[in-house]
Amino acid sequence: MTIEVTAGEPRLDALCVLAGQVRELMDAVALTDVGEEELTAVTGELSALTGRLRAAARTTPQPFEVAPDGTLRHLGNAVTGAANPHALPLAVERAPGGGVRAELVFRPLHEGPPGAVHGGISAMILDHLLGQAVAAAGLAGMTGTLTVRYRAPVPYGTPLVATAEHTRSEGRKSWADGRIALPDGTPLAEATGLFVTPAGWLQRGPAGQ
Ligand SMILES: CCCCCCCCCC(=O)SCCNC(=O)CCNC(=O)[C@H](O)C(C)(C)COP(=O)(O)OP(=O)(O)OC[C@H]1O[C@@H](n2cnc3c(N)ncnc32)[C@H](O)[C@@H]1OP(=O)(O)O
Repeated sequence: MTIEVTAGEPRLDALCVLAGQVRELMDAVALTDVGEEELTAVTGELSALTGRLRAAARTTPQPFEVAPDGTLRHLGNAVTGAANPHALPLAVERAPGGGVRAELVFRPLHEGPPGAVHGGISAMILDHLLGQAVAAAGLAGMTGTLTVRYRAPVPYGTPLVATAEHTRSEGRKSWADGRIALPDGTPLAEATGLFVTPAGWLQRGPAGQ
């Protein structure tokens, strides 16, 4: 299962490109040292651009859906959504040995403690990856509990690998383990989580189909 990072439809592709540009903007805002006058000028231009986008607006993000080729697509997702400026976006794929994996590089705007990634950001990535590991096993669910052990500061600006695998299930409850690690496998943050499949999803699936 791969969450697509492009939409495959011209308007949605354009939206994903826009979201990517907004990510660049967010990085620039987090790191800029330009003077007050320039900050005020840029704020004015951005206010005008915000108004243009709101000329035709949805009330909810791009939906969770099953694409024509059967892959899950959630362009509005906060972790994987290519149309969501908040998302890295994380491109999750099936791991060769089972489970799921994603390569990622955090950015300075993800900072929590000085020089390292905020623990809540790491937990969000792990929550999602564990959830996808459970979904990849055919048992999609909502997070019931998530426990994270922070073993070492997670750096930004350097390639990392996140992996997760479904470990067991009992009825509608499924468990998964995962970690964010250096490319050599050294774990930085490890997580275990319990996911509960809502009863309604057993009949209709998570996208309501
Ligand atoms: C599809 C693709 C997915 C892609 C990855 C997405 C990853 C992102 C995951 C998320 O971030 S989800 C958002 C965060 N989680 C939530 O918002 C969940 C909010 N809670 C709920 O919606 C419900 O409480 C929940 C679906 C988790 C459970 O409601 P149910 O009404 O189905 O549970 P029920 O009360 O029937 O209990 C069923 C079993 O689960 C257990 N359980 C329920 N909630 C639990 C919980 N929170 N912790 C531990 N166990 C829990 C409960 O004890 C019971 O165990 P037993 O069968 O052994 O008796």
